[in-house]
Amino acid sequence: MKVFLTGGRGMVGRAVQDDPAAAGHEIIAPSSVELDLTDRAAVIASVAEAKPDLVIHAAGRVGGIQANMANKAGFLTDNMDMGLNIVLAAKAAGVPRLLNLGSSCMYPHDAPNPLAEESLGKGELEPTNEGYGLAKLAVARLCAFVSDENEALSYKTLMPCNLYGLHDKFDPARSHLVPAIIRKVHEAKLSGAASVEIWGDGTARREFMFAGDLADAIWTAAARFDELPGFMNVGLGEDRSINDYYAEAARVIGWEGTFTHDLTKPTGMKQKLVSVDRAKSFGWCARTSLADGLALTYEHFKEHHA
Ligand SMILES: NC(=O)c1ccc[n+]([C@@H]2O[C@H](COP(=O)([O-])OP(=O)(O)OC[C@H]3O[C@@H](n4cnc5c(N)ncnc54)[C@H](OP(=O)(O)O)[C@@H]3O)[C@@H](O)[C@H]2O)c1
Ligand SMILES: C[C@@H]1O[C@H](OP(=O)(O)OP(=O)(O)OC[C@H]2O[C@@H](n3cnc4c(=O)[nH]c(N)nc43)[C@H](O)[C@@H]2O)[C@@H](O)[C@H](O)[C@@H]1O
Repeated sequence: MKVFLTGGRGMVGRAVQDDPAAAGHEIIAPSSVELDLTDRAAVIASVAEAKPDLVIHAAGRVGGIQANMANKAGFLTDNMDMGLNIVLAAKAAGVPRLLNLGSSCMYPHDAPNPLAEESLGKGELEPTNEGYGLAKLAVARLCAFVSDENEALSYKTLMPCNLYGLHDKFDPARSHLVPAIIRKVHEAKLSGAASVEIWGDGTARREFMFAGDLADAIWTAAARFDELPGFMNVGLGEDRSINDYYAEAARVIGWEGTFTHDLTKPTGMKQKLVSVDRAKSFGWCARTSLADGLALTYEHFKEHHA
């Protein structure tokens, strides 16, 4: 199968290409330097030339709560532009299948947890990442509209929970929780610091899945595309408190200090656990434990970022 992959140099894009299932497929993965996805004409030309069997859209302007709060407009416009451009380019080229990546941030702020796909679009989004969430929701809806209006086109969306893994972003200005913890605890271990600061009181809950598991879900979806629901969450089915993530990372990294809590920091949604009922019915589940995922990510961090 010829696959056109966006975001190939990102955490998810790299995991997709490193997955054993990628072997045997022809993967065209232009970098953002080779193809700026916000340039509609360039995207249309590139997809028309490639004429792939499947587009996997794994590019995006992505960041943690602090990055999103700092530039809601940029997160909205960049993700909207990239998403609309790749979907419209695929449609123009008659690409039969497209797999779009949404996010658990698309769900309404007060939707009941676990977040079920039926809740999408039924309430206001979380203010801290509203720009990103609106763009994700709009592009996911566009995929559904294009599919409904064109029998030959099947464009579907996976909504992953929070992710971490190799090639994550360890820059504190952009980091999500897990890479931020790894950097802070690693630095405390090296410096001999007695404590590490947690944003908020640590009682918020999150579901962080290893990016390699999402890559497995993506290739499973690609192989059984016609059976795949139009919208499907991809997650672990369980969450943990922020405090627990810090404690587990300290154990994996081998640092025995204490934690302080900075209550002035933003904490976002109290909980963001996706329902995995549809994924289970589809026959997919995540396999990487937090301990194993953290160990793999920490080794990569030490090799490339420390
Ligand atoms: N990380 C999470 O927790 C999470 C959770 C749910 C869903 N997702 C979704 O999963 C996808 C991948 O996320 P990720 O964590 O892998 O993000 P990432 O590591 O930041 O990678 C994003 C990729 O998008 C590319 N990109 C950004 N702007 C571009 C542009 N204008 N033109 C072309 N390419 C551009 C980047 O290219 P460069 O490397 O060249 O900059 C990078 O390869 C995104 O759609 C994200 O919304 C992520
Ligand atoms: C999946 C992503 O979810 C994102 O929301 P969100 O889970 O709050 O993003 P994170 O930045 O991962 O924050 C998760 C939780 O960890 C807490 N936290 C504790 N210590 C830290 C720290 O040192 N750094 C960070 N970053 N968090 C920390 C943070 O307050 C929040 O409650 C959205 O903003 C994105 O758009 C994206 O969709």
